[in-house]
Amino acid sequence: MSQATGTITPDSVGHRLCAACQSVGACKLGLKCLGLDDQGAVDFDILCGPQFEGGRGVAHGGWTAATLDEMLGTVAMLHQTLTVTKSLTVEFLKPVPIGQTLKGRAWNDHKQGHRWHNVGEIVLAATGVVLGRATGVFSQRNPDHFDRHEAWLKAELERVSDQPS
Ligand SMILES: CCCCC/C=C\C/C=C\C/C=C\C/C=C\CCCC(=O)SCCNC(=O)CCNC(=O)[C@H](O)C(C)(C)COP(=O)(O)OP(=O)(O)OC[C@H]1O[C@@H](n2cnc3c(N)ncnc32)[C@H](O)[C@@H]1OP(=O)(O)O
Repeated sequence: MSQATGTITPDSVGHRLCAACQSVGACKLGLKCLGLDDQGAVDFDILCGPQFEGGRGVAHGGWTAATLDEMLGTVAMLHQTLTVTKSLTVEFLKPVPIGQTLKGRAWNDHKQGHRWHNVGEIVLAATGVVLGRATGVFSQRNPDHFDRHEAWLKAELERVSDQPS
């Protein structure tokens, strides 16, 4: 699969920020990427803020899933490959406390053609207990991914608007 040439440079926060976070210059989920370790895994400092509180004192599951998605998605990026999530399986092992320092680690398990099979975990920093884990498949994306999406969406909406109501 073809890919845009050139080096993928992380933002000042250690990874590439998504579009919604670029204006604030920080990951709104509370992730800080520490980069690749000597085994090629990506390490993170994480803090789940009160805006993501679900049950009393603990994170909404959507925060945990989104955070693991971001962590696993960063693996290929730091290896100079842009991907999108094709599938993500999350295990919610223990409630994730709000406002406690967390650590994250994500890595590639294996590759299958243009698909990266990645794994990651969120742990309570104070004790190292694993709170959440995910496996996911990340497909290397073509340079025209978003153009293609816009063209597809336009055609899809036109197809419906052409139909008699
Ligand atoms: C929100 C997007 C954020 C993405 C990150 C990008 C930029 C941010 C910058 C920096 C951030 C850096 C690091 C952080 C990393 C990750 C953060 C989170 C990552 C995500 O959270 S990312 C959002 C969620 N994830 C999606 O949103 C994927 C939607 N899912 C698809 O896009 C396809 O499903 C795909 C590519 C997964 C298939 O993967 P595949 O391996 O099976 O590929 P294959 O080639 O076989 O295509 C099979 C069928 O998908 C069609 N297809 C492919 N590309 C298309 C396109 N652009 N437009 C329209 N159709 C498309 C083909 O035409 C074919 O359709 P058909 O079967 O009908 O022929």
